[in-house]
Amino acid sequence: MEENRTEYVMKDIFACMEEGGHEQVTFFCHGKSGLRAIVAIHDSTLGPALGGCRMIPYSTTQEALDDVLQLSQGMTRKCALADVDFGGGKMVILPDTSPTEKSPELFRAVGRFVSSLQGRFYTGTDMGTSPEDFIHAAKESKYIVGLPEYYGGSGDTSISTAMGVLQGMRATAQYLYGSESLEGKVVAIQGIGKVGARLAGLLLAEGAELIIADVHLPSCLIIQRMSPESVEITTTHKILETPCDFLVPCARGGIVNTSNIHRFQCRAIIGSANNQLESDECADLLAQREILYAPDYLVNAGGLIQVAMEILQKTKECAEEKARFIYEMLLLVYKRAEQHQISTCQAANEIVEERLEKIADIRRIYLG
Ligand SMILES: NC(=O)c1ccc[n+]([C@@H]2O[C@H](COP(=O)([O-])OP(=O)(O)OC[C@H]3O[C@@H](n4cnc5c(N)ncnc54)[C@H](O)[C@@H]3O)[C@@H](O)[C@H]2O)c1
Repeated sequence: MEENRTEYVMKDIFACMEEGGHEQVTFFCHGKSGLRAIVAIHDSTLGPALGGCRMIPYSTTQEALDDVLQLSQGMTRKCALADVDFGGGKMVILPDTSPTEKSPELFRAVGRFVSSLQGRFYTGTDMGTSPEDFIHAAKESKYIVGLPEYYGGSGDTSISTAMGVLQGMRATAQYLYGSESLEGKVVAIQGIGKVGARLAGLLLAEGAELIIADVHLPSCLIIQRMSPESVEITTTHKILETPCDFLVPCARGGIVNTSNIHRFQCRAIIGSANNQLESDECADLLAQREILYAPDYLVNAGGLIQVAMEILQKTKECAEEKARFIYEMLLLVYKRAEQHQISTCQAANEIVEERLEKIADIRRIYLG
């Protein structure tokens, strides 16, 4: 397996970068701390790259590389659509099986390597890493974001991410039903983790009816205890096929694929998980089935907006104000898709390309 990994990286890395339009891919390895990591910078037209650091089990280096390339591209789109002047980047750590996993030294090494990119890349938490891990990284780097509030950072991004998804759901309700009220709407949430649990609480306060599923049943039971009459628990297999107004993916990506689309019974898909569609073809298939798809990288931009405002030293209120933008932008995407008879993904991607082109053009102005 080791040999295949090396062969893949040596043979195909430039082809992969060219295909996705990536600017830079950097591999880091530090024996004593056990760190093996990859940083991908997709596009820095708008500013320094910004993106979380993910630490999940990858079966091969290729899988980790594919993930970081795809996620960093998503970050470019996310920044462009959220109107923040940062580019797309991402970091993945390939967990070691040795006891060095998640040591303070591992994250100090992360900090050193991030510093070596000299401000081209800012990072913070993502799946498998916590704000506390980055306290160690921040000892070695000033390019770390999303630290705990008691450590001078803007804190947990899952709260603002959930708030952003809620804004998107209100916009979707407005578009589909002519009212942004979520009262009585049936919402199926896949994944009751940091974002899913926060969102469930917000939705219950809005009067929504919830159907929820998680591989970790106790997480669901906590939500059900909050409002037993409004929360039903289902299995992780059934959740995607549940008849509902909104299907809300808040677990992992790739959950919508060509072989399961025909089973969906929702009016719209709108959630926090990154890269929900397995391929671009899925966007067209969803449109054919009249299932409205809210592009994930717009809907889950609340956390990104929070850390972007943190870097720019703006207040939390400023970040919350800016996150309202998700509502307006999503309506714009829906209307553009309808007008041009294209998928919502294509409509969103076109807006991204237009913004990148306009800013790139402005930056050609000679400053003297
Ligand atoms: N936290 C943020 O600020 C943020 C921002 C943007 C995007 N996202 C994305 O949103 C998603 C959720 O993020 P999070 O921070 O809540 O992560 P998390 O790890 O806290 O929660 C994920 C939850 O999904 C559950 N899960 C995993 N596989 C499942 C399955 N097959 N069926 C049902 N449940 C399953 C896990 O048990 C866990 O409870 C991720 O895709 C993440 O990349 C998060």
